[in-house]
Amino acid sequence: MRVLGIEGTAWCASAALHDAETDSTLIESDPYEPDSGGIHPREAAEHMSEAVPEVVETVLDAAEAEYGPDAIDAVAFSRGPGLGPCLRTVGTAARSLAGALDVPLVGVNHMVAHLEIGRHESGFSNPVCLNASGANAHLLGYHDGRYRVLGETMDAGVGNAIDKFTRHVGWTHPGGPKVEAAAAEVGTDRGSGAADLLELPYVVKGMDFSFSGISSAANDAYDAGEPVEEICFSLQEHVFAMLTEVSERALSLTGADELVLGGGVGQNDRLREMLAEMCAARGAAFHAPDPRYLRDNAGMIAVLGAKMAAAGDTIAIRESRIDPNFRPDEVPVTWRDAEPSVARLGDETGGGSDHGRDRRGAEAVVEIGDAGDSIGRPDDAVVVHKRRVPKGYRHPALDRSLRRDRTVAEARLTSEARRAGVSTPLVYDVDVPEATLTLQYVGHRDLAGLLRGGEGRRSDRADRSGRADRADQAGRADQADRVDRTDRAVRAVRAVGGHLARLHGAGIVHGDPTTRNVRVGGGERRGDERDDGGDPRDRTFLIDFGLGYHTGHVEDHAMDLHVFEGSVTATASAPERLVAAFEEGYREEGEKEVLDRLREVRRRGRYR
Ligand SMILES: C[C@@H](O)[C@H](NC(=O)OP(=O)(O)OC[C@H]1O[C@@H](n2cnc3c(N)ncnc32)[C@H](O)[C@@H]1O)C(=O)O
Ligand SMILES: [Fe+2]
Repeated sequence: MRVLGIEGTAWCASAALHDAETDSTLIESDPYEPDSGGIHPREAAEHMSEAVPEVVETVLDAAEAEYGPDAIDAVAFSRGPGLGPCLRTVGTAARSLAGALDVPLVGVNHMVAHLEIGRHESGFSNPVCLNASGANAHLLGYHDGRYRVLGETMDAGVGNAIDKFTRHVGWTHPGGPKVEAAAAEVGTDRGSGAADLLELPYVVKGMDFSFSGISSAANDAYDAGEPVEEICFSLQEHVFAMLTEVSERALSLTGADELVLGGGVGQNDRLREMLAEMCAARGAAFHAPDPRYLRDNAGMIAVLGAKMAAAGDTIAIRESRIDPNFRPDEVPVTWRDAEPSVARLGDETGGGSDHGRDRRGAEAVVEIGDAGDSIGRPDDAVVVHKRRVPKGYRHPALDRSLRRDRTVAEARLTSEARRAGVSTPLVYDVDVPEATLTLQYVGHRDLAGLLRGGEGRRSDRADRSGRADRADQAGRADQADRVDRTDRAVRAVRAVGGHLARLHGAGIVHGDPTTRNVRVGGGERRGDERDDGGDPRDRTFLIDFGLGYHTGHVEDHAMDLHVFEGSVTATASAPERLVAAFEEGYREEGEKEVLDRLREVRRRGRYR
């Protein structure tokens, strides 16, 4: 199978020939380079109409010289997302070429192509994918026939966020490489002599993130006379730490142990260094494709086009309309069949019941305390020590302030939420310099484990603390788990809905309400806890308020719901019933306005 691919979503007019038998790819590109500022859509479209036919002709000539007149088996093109006028030029070129050669046409989603090229090159079976491109930024994972969006930018794409600053400074597109060069002058020695860091907004919500604040803050810093190199350095440190953090959270949520990078910003050495370091620290494999496959190029379109064509996934000319807002999760993944979800099954990921002494989450290590730890506390309390460990990938000043702020927020909000009637652990101790909390042990496993249906196992915590009756209880709870896990999951998500409604009623958002941060089952009710009259095995706790904050904004409340639903739909089988139960639980105690806003958040295309 030999496929001619055409790309031209925004700035890069490109054609490529991919030979699937030999896995070789020839790419011919002609970038649009504005004289000043960013991409001008009209100029970009003009560039495409001149350059696309030229690059196509070059590749076609080369193909026919090597393979003869039947060189091409299919023509693949970028259908979207991208700038409408540019896409139309590409679409027209692809249709007429497919017609002239009398071969099938393949419509490729540009974003899926950005991630599939990494999977293709690395040979990873089921990675989490970080797309760091100009107009987009998202985390994707394969689940149930689609690439699900695990997390994404709430406003600008990562490249655009950086380019917004470089435009302000008067540098031309693309700004990314210029920021990288300027930042390198400050140095990336993050050891004892780490370069100073300007404080900039750092916004992550679960696996979603926002760049609008940081672009403006960088512009303001420039206007205030801060040296441009220092701003570039600080901008990179913040933006890439955010991307690395959400990637780690996605690995943790799904239990995946492979990460691939895609998109033009992926050419940045500092981003690759951070991702590689994060993956190494958690024992995950990392792959960043060759730069010629990271920036926009037709090679990735031809490679995915060949996989799609081989699967019979071609389109009729009359159905080949371009789509400027084409989202990656709209694409039926025809070229990977009957594969397991990126969300791994079973206990080995730590998503099931607790069977080890230490559990490593995305940002903290949680150690279950010894019996001796209970001194000075109610004598039936089992405790956990939760320590936010330093992350070697991020700048030490940023690392310190994130760990400190989140520890303080978690201690405060966990208690405030509890007073608002939300089931949360008791906070026994806070050690801010060590970023460590001592908390009541709650629940029996996390909701992620319950949704995945991981085999329950006897908890060994009770054995260690010498309470055989607890171990028996835990064993029986596990058995009951197996009986009707789905019903339990439905009851649990409904309870989460109620918890979030009460939390929001108290003017607090959780900030990261993923299925990992819900603990279910086990634990007797204590005197000061809300008694909902139900079975203790159905008890549902919210934990990890480190990203929480006070807010009365409907939008912030709706984001909490969006994050929770995202974590359910990306990992559970048949998530519809769960989402419905969750919203029902919320509706009973919460504001209708928030649910209405949730629909809006879901509906609106969030890329600009
Ligand atoms: C829809 C499509 O047109 C769009 N493509 C796109 O934006 O081109 P891409 O090649 O994936 O990414 C370009 C971005 O990548 C940035 N970039 C390139 N080299 C960089 C570097 N060394 N450091 C940081 N950013 C870099 C550029 O500044 C620019 O913002 C997309 O994928 O979102
Ligand atoms: Fe791109």
